[in-house]
Amino acid sequence: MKDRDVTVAPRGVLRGMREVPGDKSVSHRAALMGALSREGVEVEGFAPGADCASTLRCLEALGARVQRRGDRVRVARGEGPLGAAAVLDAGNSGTTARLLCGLLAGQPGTFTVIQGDESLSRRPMRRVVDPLRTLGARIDGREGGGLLPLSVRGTSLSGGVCTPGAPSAQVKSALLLAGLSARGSVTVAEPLKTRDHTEILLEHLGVPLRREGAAVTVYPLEDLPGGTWKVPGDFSSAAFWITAAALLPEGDLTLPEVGLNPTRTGLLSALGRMGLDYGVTDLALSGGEPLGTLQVRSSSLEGTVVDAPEIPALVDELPILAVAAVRAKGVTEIRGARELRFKECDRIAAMAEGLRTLGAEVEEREDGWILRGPCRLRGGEVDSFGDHRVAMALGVAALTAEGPVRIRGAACADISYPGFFEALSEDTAG
Ligand SMILES: O=C(O)C1=C[C@@H](OP(=O)(O)O)[C@@H](O)[C@H](O)C1
Ligand SMILES: C=C(OP(=O)(O)O)C(=O)O
Repeated sequence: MKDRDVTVAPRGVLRGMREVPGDKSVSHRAALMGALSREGVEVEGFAPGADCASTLRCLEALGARVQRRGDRVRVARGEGPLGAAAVLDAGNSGTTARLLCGLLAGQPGTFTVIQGDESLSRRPMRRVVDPLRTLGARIDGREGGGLLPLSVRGTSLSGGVCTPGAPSAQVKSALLLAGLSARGSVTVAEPLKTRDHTEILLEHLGVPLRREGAAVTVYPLEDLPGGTWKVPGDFSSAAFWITAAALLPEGDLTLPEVGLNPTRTGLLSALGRMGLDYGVTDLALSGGEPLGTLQVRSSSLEGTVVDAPEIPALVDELPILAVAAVRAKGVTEIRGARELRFKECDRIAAMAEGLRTLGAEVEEREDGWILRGPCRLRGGEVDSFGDHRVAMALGVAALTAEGPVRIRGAACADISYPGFFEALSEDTAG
């Protein structure tokens, strides 16, 4: 990806309609499930970003049949087993690396090496490797399997009960994918419920599953049934528009067909407490996933407290919530979010630095921030640290600033939302 800097000018008006790209988490899972299905999975609205392209490339390298026409993607295992040996490049995508680890651990006859870019090579893998090893997985790697590259020698896995110490949908999903090809059932009991797209899609495909609170059990299966559906718009991408419309004096934005899975919409709850003026219409289901039209209007926001139990449902929205917080009246405290230090960059440090450069009052804590507002933001130059969510959150902050803001390394928005910065300065009036 060629890097580029982007300058965002302030604006006061944000009206009309904005469609967001298909959900990244759902798209990864649809593709991975397709690779376990002879019949295949076909979706419309496949996420256009580089992360899901990494998943498709890895699956192709494994011998899965991948067909892509615009935003319509079909993945199938075909008649034979997955390829015997391959080097897989997960790029910048934690979801790709971790879910593939689980999927491949239980495929006897395969031997793969999973690698990634510089950022992904720093991110922790032990959280997925250790529980997979308890099922008999043969995974090795740098620092004893703690970091990429990892080697995965597919083998016959046993069933078991896994109790990850921290909530993570990636860990849970890796274990569930491994469980589909294990010799016995696999149960994952999480300390807090995380995004449940894997469970929903498996259920949608007719795969037997047991769910009890934050615990889920899958059973061995020869072949995954196929299916077709439309991927809802990505709530995590909509989050930038929701916040922008709320913060701008003349914000009134309609966002159609946005995924509204309650394990993802924690930002709406947090902003709702802060005074967000919004409504939801046209509720529907697609592929078992709830979606609807969001309407967001300019809002007077006040500070709030976000604590550990709320984090899983808004983990990727914390950078943009920090932007809302410095523009809100009063103090916002975000706690229990240390996990942000292990994303594409250290998001706690990156947002503290970016917002402070623009004049905000931000206190960095080990597990979050204390943010005081309302701060007037000034123009300036900030860094994305190569992290798509940081780049886009600072882009929204820039809309509300008193002068233009230059964002260094803004091309990383392409990881989840190609065209975001172009859209940010477009006139959506309609
Ligand atoms: O399962 C997923 O699709 C994801 C889970 C979350 O990560 P963790 O599992 O590390 O919490 C999230 O931050 C990531 O963007 C996508
Ligand atoms: C953390 C993210 O993704 P991943 O873990 O898949 O790299 C994200 O999209 O914010």
